[in-house]
Amino acid sequence: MRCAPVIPVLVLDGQVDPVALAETLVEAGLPVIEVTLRTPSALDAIRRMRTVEGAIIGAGTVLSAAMMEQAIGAGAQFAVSPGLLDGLVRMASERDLPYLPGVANATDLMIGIDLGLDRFKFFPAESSGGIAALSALAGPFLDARFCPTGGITAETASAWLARTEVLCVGGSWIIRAGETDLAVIFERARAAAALGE
Ligand SMILES: O=C(O)C(=O)C[C@H](O)[C@H](O)COP(=O)(O)O
Repeated sequence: MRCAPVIPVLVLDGQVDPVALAETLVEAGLPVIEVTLRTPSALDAIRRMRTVEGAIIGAGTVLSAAMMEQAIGAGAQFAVSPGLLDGLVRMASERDLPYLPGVANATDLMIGIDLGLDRFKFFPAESSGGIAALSALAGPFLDARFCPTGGITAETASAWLARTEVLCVGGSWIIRAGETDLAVIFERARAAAALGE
């Protein structure tokens, strides 16, 4: 969560070579990459992206133990889920897999903290009340730190990153659906990386 200010969230549908894409993102200063397990090519993309020097490749949309097992098998270095299941938290811990489960309210956070966590995804960030909701939520939980994702854009990311409880943000705005132009992706990624400077 401290390696880069923005984690690009990818939904890969075979439109772009995953190795070239990961190289582009690393070069632009966004080495931490989340490949959502929402498309048939996602696991293969994780496997291939792992060959890119400097990249830290994770699996997103991990909804079950079977998906976490597949992500580990493909070489994922971290996992992200939209919500929090205690079985997945325990499995990630047993397998030494850095894991960011999603929380959206105080009950989710209390369950996660009870399981020993202090790092969370805040999801869906904008529609759960945005920055006002997260800062209210962070009040009672002094040690909790967050990666908000869901609805964050190039325009709104810096306001989230200015919050002390926010270590990084995630989002799909860096690579839009069906986009193939790596030069455009590079410029967007470089602008996102600069938010951490
Ligand atoms: O499913 C997961 O594990 C996720 O990580 C969800 C993604 O973070 C969001 O879907 C990204 O939201 P947008 O940036 O609004 O497209």
